[in-house]
Amino acid sequence: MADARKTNFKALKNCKRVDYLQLDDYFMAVAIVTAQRSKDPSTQVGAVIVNEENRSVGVGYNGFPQNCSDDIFPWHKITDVESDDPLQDKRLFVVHAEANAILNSNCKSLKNTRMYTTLFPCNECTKLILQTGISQVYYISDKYAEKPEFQASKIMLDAGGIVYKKYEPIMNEFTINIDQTQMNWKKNSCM
Ligand SMILES: Nc1ccn([C@H]2C[C@H](O)[C@@H](COP(=O)(O)O)O2)c(=O)n1
Repeated sequence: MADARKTNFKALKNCKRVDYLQLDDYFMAVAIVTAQRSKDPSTQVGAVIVNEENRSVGVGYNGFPQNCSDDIFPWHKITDVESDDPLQDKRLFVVHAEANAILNSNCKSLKNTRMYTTLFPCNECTKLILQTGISQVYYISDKYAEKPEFQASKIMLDAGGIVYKKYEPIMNEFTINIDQTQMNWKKNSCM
C-alpha cells in the first residue's frame, strides 16, 4: 500500500502560479491602496510598516487627528484661498501618513522594521522614524525634494544610517476590479 507520507512531491511539477505579487510590491500596493483613504484633495499618502518576519505592523494615511472632523477642518493651504486667517491651512492640522502608521502600530517595538511610503517622509516624520528604530524606508515619489523639510530628512536619515531608496517595482501594474474578481470566482467554481 502506498504510504502518502513517502510521496515524492519533487517528481511532479507542483503547478505554483508564477505571476503572483512579490512581497515588496505587495507591501507598496498596500500603501497605495491605503492612500486612497485620505481626504486630502491634492496629495494622498499611504504608509505601511513591516517587521523582520514580513508581517505588516502598522498602516496609515494622511488625515486629521481624532475628533477633528474631515468636514469642518480645512483641506486647503492658506496660499490656495483668499483669506488672511493663518489658521486656514491644513498643514497645521494634518497627521502625516508615516506618523499615523507609527502611531497605529500594533507592536511594542519598531526596531529594524521597514517602511513603505508613497511619498518621501518630511523632517517631522523622519524624527519619528529615527526614534522608533525603523531601519529602511522605501518611497515612490520625492516630489518635495527641493524643500528644506525634505532635505533635512535626508540629513537625519544619513546620520542615522537608515537605508532609503526609491521603490523599483517588479510588477508595475495590476488592476483591482471587484466585479472582475467576482466573475473570476464564478468562472473558477464552474471548473
Ligand atoms: N511625506 C508626507 C508628506 C506629506 N504628507 C501629507 C500632508 C498633506 O496632507 C499632504 C501634502 O499636501 P500638499 O502640500 O501636496 O498640498 O500630504 C504626508 O502624509 N506624508
